[in-house]
Amino acid sequence: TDYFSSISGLEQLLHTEHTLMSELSSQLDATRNTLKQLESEVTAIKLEHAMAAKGLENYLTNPINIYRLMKRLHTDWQQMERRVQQMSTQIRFNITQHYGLNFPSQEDVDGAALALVRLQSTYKLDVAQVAAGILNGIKYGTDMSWQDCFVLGQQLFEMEDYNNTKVWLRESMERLRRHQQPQHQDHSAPEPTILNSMEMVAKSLFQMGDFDTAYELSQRVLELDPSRIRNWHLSAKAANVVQGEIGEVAQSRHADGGYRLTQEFAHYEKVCRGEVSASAAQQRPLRCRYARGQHAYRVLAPLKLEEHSLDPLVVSYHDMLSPQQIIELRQMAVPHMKRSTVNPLPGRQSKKSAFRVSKNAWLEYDTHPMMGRMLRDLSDATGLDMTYCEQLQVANYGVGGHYEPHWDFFVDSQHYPAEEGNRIATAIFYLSDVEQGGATAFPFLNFAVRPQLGNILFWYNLHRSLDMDYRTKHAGCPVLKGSKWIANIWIHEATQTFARPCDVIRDNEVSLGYDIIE
Ligand SMILES: O=C(O)CCC(=O)C(=O)O
Ligand SMILES: [Fe+2]
Repeated sequence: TDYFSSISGLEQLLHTEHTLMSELSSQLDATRNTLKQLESEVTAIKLEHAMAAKGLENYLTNPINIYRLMKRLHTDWQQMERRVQQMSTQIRFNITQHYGLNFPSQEDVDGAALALVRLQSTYKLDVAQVAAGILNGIKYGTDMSWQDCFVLGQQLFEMEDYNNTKVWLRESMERLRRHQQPQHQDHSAPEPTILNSMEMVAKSLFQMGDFDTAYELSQRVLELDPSRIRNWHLSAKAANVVQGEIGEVAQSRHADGGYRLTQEFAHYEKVCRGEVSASAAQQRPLRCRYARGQHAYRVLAPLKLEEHSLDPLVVSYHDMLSPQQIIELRQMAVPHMKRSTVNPLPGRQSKKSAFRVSKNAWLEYDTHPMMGRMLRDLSDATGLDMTYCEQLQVANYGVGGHYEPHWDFFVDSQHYPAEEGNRIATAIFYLSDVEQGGATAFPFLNFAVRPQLGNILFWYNLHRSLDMDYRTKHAGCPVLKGSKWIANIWIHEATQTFARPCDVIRDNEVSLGYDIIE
């Protein structure tokens, strides 16, 4: 059920682990008690034997001692045997059958690995730092163990992401090396299963021609268990490496990820990192100002308007929702949250995609009076008519969650009812702050807006001529630390004739050319 795509499901997983832990602990406690009893009985018998050793004859001529020896061997040891047997049946620990708990699927684990790798590449994070629980210089959590790093590397290998495989395996080996140094207490030999995996991965790397990493890995295996040298005569098959095959495999992973290799995508990532400054020439300097809106009471409570771009118009309205309202809204959405999908071609099923990792729920405006108020406030601020707007979409991005660059208008008119028209404008209500990452980025306009609880981000997707404005391509940057909540309202073009009349001339030429990916 896509636990990795948002935070709400993760709480269930924490609960799962909590249950497992207390179950195993109580089982261990019970066994520990039996063990302790058995141990004290053995100690008592040892004491008897020590006494006997001091003077055998003396000991064995005592009728009590003789009786007890007899009794021990005739009944006590048999009981002992039964108790030990019982102990092994006493421990009942079957994680999947008994407790009806939720577990992540392979897809979840893959999703979490992808998220980590996405963050690392978008925000140019140093692997060693990530493994140490440090994000952009801030230490948040526990270190990853060398095994954690290894399993992640192995998984990336299975997902055919070879560049990242290499960095994570190397980090794992580095951590293992440090782990083995004398000042470390824990020198217990690793499980044979992990040594087997290490050997397997090393062999695959060797076959693929990554000799350095393969060598490094096999050296570590041999340090941990020198007897494994027997596994290391090369099979004839391994020696016959066909280099051509590797290229194919490495490319196949980009079959549907071609966009991520473009200049445009690299630029988008820069915008997410805040490495570009807004460039687009504006007709006048941008301002933060008070605005009246459409309603008389705004004379007393003016809107706090922040301009991000004048053409196309992108603005923020500050402090439009109270924290209390936001909590309610989020709570209403939670029971309905499902993994987000991307718009399918007409007539096709919508599908999940690595392109958009979040969960969302659609809410009717009459669910709660507050939602009607949101619509009225939005209409009041923008002057637009809300007759044809879509239901409220509440979305939550977990760590690593994102929405790659896209347009909100539909390129294909089959996607919207003709009488409603296309999505003329988008309003995003930010329902949370985000500690790091998670900005709404406009790569062609060279800026990104940081989520700020209670603010609305608003822009026009269409020109006044109702042609598509390709400059409005935007994205939700990956969340690096925190959880991002938004509510979207998409407003359609019909009924806006008077609110946003056409210009005398067609105004769409400026945006042509932005629809081609470079
Ligand atoms: O998450 C964001 O900041 C952008 C969301 C978005 O573009 C969308 O839901 O269409
Ligand atoms: Fe969007």
